[in-house]
Amino acid sequence: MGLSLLLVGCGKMGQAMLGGWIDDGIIPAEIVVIDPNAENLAVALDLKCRGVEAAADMPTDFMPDVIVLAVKPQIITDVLPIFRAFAEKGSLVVSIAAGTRLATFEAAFGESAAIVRAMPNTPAAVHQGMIVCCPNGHVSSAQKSDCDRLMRAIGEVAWIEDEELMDAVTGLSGSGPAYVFYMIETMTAAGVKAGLPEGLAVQLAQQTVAGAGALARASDEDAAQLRKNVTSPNGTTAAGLAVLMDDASGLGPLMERTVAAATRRSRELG
Ligand SMILES: NC(=O)C1=CN([C@@H]2O[C@H](COP(=O)(O)OP(=O)(O)OC[C@H]3O[C@@H](n4cnc5c(N)ncnc54)[C@H](O)[C@@H]3O)[C@@H](O)[C@H]2O)C=CC1
Ligand SMILES: O=C(O)[C@@H]1CCC=N1
Repeated sequence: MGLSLLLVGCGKMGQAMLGGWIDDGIIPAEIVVIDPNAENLAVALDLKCRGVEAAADMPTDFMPDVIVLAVKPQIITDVLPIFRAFAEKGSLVVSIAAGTRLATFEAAFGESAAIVRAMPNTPAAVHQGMIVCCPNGHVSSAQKSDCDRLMRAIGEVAWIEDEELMDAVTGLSGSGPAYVFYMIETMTAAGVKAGLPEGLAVQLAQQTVAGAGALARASDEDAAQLRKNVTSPNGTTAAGLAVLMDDASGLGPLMERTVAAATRRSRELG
């Protein structure tokens, strides 16, 4: 695709994106990865990227089209000054840090820097990510298209203009895979408690979540109808759902509190 890319931070999310980009053969012309953690840097080197421990070790002639910032929000403001010269020369800066606002990057890189706040999730590693992008006013249409192609390589992409929504996006799809993994954990544990061998319970829980997700995506029917399709009158599902859909103690109020707590935390991180 002919893009040169600088990935700053190759931890859990950096690796998921890098794996997705490289697995699919959608390799930008050049990828340089910076990470001081030797173990995480080794992942980038294994994927045949150029990897360096610090920005000072970058190839001197390297000028990235896109810089993806994938370090923790708690340290992101410390690393920004190092990349200001790139932003001034026209690199697009894409930050995936939870909470950190466009204004923080504009303050560090200058008012005319082109910045996209993006919120991906870890299924990016298998090209099933959900990535929501929010640009500032200086992102050109060519840069938007570069960012879109990069993100489309690792999942589904939505663009929004209202930055206020990014906290709720983070609380839903950014953190969401963890909720689903926990659902798999709890379904497995419940299956074991109901008498299933653990290996079989894991297989049933994983494939049920994966299959239901795939059906929800492929079907013309909405999730509520798909749920009704499983539920025979007075059958087993109705008995289970009476617990799960309880107005007070069911999944509905629990999920509302879960997403609200994550959204609140995203705001705090900003
Ligand atoms: N883990 C996830 O599912 C998601 C994470 N994010 C965001 O991605 C960012 C990274 O999160 P994780 O990958 O989970 O954290 P992580 O802790 O796994 O990765 C952070 C990486 O940054 C590296 N690092 C630290 N200082 C650095 C520096 N000065 N220069 C370059 N690299 C440096 C660390 O060695 C580490 O490998 C965070 O801002 C988070 O909000 C966004 C969406 C989903
Ligand atoms: O937990 C976090 O703060 C990051 C952001 C979204 C997913 N992981």
